[in-house]
Amino acid sequence: MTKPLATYGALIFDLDGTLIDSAPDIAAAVNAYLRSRGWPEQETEFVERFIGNGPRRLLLDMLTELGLPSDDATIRAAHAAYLAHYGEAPARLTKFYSHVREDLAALRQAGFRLGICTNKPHALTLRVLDLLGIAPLFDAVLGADAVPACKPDPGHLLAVAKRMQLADGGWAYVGDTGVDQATAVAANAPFFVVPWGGGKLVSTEPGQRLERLLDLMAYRPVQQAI
Ligand SMILES: O=C(O)COP(=O)(O)O
Ligand SMILES: [Mg+2]
Repeated sequence: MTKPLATYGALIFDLDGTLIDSAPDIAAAVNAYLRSRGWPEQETEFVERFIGNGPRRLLLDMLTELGLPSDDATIRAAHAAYLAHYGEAPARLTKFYSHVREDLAALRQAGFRLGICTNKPHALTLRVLDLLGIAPLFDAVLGADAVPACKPDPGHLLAVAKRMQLADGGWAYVGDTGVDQATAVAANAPFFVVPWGGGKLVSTEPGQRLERLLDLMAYRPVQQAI
């Protein structure tokens, strides 16, 4: 007997900028640190440009662009302060992008198995998913520090696929930045980009550009015999 095709489908998602607009909470934590140093606070839209490579790189890239100190000791202290501030309230201002919550539930309901591959720190990722009430939808979640090398290293994405026991060709990655795209290409996985977050800036084939997550319902991975 052959199961419905969607039963074979699995989708791995990036988190920040793809499922959730976490930029306001990330900017609040960044600004708490900037304030503590007496440095000027930044608009959320400015901070958002640096999201996608994890908080350490965000701080390094942002302080460098602002012409503020960005030596190793400063970044170490900034990172520790950022994690403490963010950990106090990691989902206070965070919102789902349009239709994300219901579309994830619909995909799951249709038989897709779901995972997350994010450069957000692992423990914070689990807390945010829990606070937003979507943790039970995912079979596997790996944050940046849960693997030896994070995105754009394809090993990060492949580790999620391995956790989910996915066969080659039976899954795709969905993200919002060039980092996500490069990771999928290096992992030899199909890639889809969302229209929000950093997604507007990523160039892809038209067929890889989603209007909403429900479009993934049409994604039919290679059928496997059982
Ligand atoms: O940069 C981050 O902190 C996380 O970003 P990601 O969820 O888009 O991988
Ligand atoms: Mg992202």
